[in-house]
Amino acid sequence: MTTEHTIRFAVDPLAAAAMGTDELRANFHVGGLFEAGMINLTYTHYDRMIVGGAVPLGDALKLETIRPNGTKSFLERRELVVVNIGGPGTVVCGGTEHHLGTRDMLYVGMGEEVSFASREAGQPARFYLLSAPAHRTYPTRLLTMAEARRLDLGSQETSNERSIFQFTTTIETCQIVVGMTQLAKGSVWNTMPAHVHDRRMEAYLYFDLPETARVFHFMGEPEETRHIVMANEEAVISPSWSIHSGCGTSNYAFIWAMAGDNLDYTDVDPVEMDSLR
Ligand SMILES: O=C[C@H](O)[C@@H](O)CC(=O)C(=O)O
Ligand SMILES: [Zn+2]
Repeated sequence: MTTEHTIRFAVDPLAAAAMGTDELRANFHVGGLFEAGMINLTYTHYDRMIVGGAVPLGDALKLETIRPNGTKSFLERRELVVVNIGGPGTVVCGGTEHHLGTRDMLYVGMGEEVSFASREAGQPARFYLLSAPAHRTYPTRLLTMAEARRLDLGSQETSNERSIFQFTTTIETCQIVVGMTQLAKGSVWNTMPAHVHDRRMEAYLYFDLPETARVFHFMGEPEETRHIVMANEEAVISPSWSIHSGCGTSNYAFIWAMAGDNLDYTDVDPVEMDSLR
C-alpha cells in the first residue's frame, strides 16, 4: 500500500478554545505529507476536503481510493487539484500525461484515474493534493503560474507585500477555490487584516521556508485567537469559523484552498482590528 490516510473530525469553536498546544496541533496541524514513495492523505470533515502529498520516486504512484470516500475509485464522486512544489513530474489521468514543473497546477475532473511520477527520482516531484466532493465532471486542465490571475496586495511598510496567484478563476471547478501566495523579501504577514468566511473552509500549505524558519499561524474566532507554529511544507486546516493568518520569521509562500458553499473569492467577512483578541 502506498496510499495512506488519517481522519480529522470537525471541531467547534468552544472546544477549540479550550485546547492546549498538543490538542490544537492534533486537530488542525497537518505534518508529514511529503514522504518519499508515498501518498499521504488527511481526510477532513470540514466540507470533506482531503489534503495530501505524493512524492513518487522510481515507480509511479497510483492514487488509490480510501475507506472514508466509500467509492470504488478515488475520484468517482470527487474533483482533485494537484500543485507541484518539487522537481518536474508527471500526472497521468486516463492515459494522458500532464507535465508539471515547479508551481504548476493541474485540475483533475471527477471520474479520472490518476497516477503520479517524477522525471528524476533524485529530484522528485512533490505533489500537494486537494480533493473535495464533486457533482459533475469539469475538464482536466493544466495551469501554469503565468496563466494564473495575479493580485498584488499589502506593502513593505506593513510587512505584508505579497502576490496572490488565483488558479481557479480561469478554470471551472465544482467546489475548490485554490491559489498560491508569495511574500516579498522582508515581508512576513499574510491575510492581516484577517477575515472569516463561514461558507467555505480553508487549508494552507506553507512552503519555501528555510529549514530553521517558522510561521506563526493564527487561528480561532477573532475574539479568541490561538497560534500554531508551522515549519516548511506543513499544512494547517482552517475551520469556517476561524481566522487564518500568519507571521513568519522570514518570507515564505503558501497554497491556500477552500471548499464549501460558493466559489466567490471576494465573499469574505473582514475582521475589524478592534475585535481581535
Ligand atoms: O480566502 C482567501 C485566503 O485566505 C487567501 O487567499 C488569503 C491570502 O492568500 C493572503 O491574504 O495572503
Ligand atoms: Zn480566507
